[in-house]
Amino acid sequence: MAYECIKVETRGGVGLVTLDRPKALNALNAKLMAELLEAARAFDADAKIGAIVITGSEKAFAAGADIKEMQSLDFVEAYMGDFIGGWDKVGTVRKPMIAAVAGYALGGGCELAMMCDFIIAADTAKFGQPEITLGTIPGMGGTQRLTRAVGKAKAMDLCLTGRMMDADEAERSGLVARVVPATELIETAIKAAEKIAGFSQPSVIMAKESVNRSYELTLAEGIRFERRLFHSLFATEDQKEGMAAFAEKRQAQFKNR
Ligand SMILES: CC(C)(O)CC(=O)SCCNC(=O)CCNC(=O)[C@H](O)C(C)(C)COP(=O)(O)OP(=O)(O)OC[C@H]1O[C@@H](n2cnc3c(N)ncnc32)[C@H](O)[C@@H]1OP(=O)(O)O
Repeated sequence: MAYECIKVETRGGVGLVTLDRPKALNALNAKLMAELLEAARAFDADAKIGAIVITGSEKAFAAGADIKEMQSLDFVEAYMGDFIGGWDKVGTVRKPMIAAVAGYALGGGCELAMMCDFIIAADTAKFGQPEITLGTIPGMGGTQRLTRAVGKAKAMDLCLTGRMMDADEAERSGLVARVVPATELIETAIKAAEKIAGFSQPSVIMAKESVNRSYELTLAEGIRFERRLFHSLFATEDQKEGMAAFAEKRQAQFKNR
C-alpha cells in the first residue's frame, strides 16, 4: 500500500508507523489521519503483528492539526462536516500502541500520543496543548485525556497558558512512561513492543481493555470486569502453556489461542 503522509514497516511482530510530513512538522490533516487509521487497522487485523509503534521525526512527533488547512473553516463547515470527528478512531485499535515521541508533540500531536497506550519520550520531547494561543481549545481529547494523565492542576496550567513541558516534567507528571536519550528512542520503543508482541495476544488485548475500562467504570465495576476477563483466560491454551513453562523452567511458546 502506498501512503503519502506516513511510512509503514514491520520489525518482526511489531508494526511501525512513521508520520512523514516533514515540511509541516508532521501537522495532522485528514489524509494523514486516514492513512494512519488504515495502517493501524491493517496491523490490528494481522495475526503476525502483536504491537504497534507510532513515531514522527527527530524534530516533531506532530505539531498539531494543520493550522493552515483549518484556519478558514466556519462553524457550519466544522460542525456539519464533523471536522476531526473520525480522528480519535485511532484509539479504537485493540492491539497495544506505543507512541515514540521526539521533539514537539503539540495540540493534536500530544492528543494522538495520548490515544496510544503509553508514551516513550526522547529527552528532546516537548508536550503541550497550545490551542488557546490560536483562539481555540483542544478538540481531540486533550482536555480529557491530559487531565486523567497529569491531574487537574497541570492540565489546567498547560491548556490555559499554552506552555510546553519537557520530557522530564512529562515523566514526573505521569504523561510519559519512560524518557530515553533521543538516539535510543526507536530502538527502545521497538524493544518494548517486541516484548509485548511475544506474549499471548488474548491476554495482552484483555489487559489493555481492562486498564482502559478503569477510565469509565466505578472501582467495583472495574474489578468485576477484570475478574471476568481473568477467569476467561483460563479457557485459553496459552494460559496452560504459560504456567506449564514457568513450572518446567522453560520459555513459553504462545500460540495466541
Ligand atoms: C487537534 C486540535 C483540535 O487539538 C487542534 C490543534 O492541534 S491546533 C494546533 C496546535 N499546534 C500548534 O499551535 C503548534 C504550531 N507550531 C508551532 O508553534 C511551531 O511550528 C513550533 C513551536 C512547533 C516549531 O517552531 P519552529 O521550530 O520555529 O518551526 P516553524 O518554522 O514554526 O515550523 C516549520 C514549518 O512547519 C509549519 N507548521 C508547524 N506547525 C504547524 C501546524 N500545526 N500546522 C501547519 N503547519 C505547521 C510551519 O508553518 C513551518 O512551515 P512554513 O511556514 O515554513 O512553510
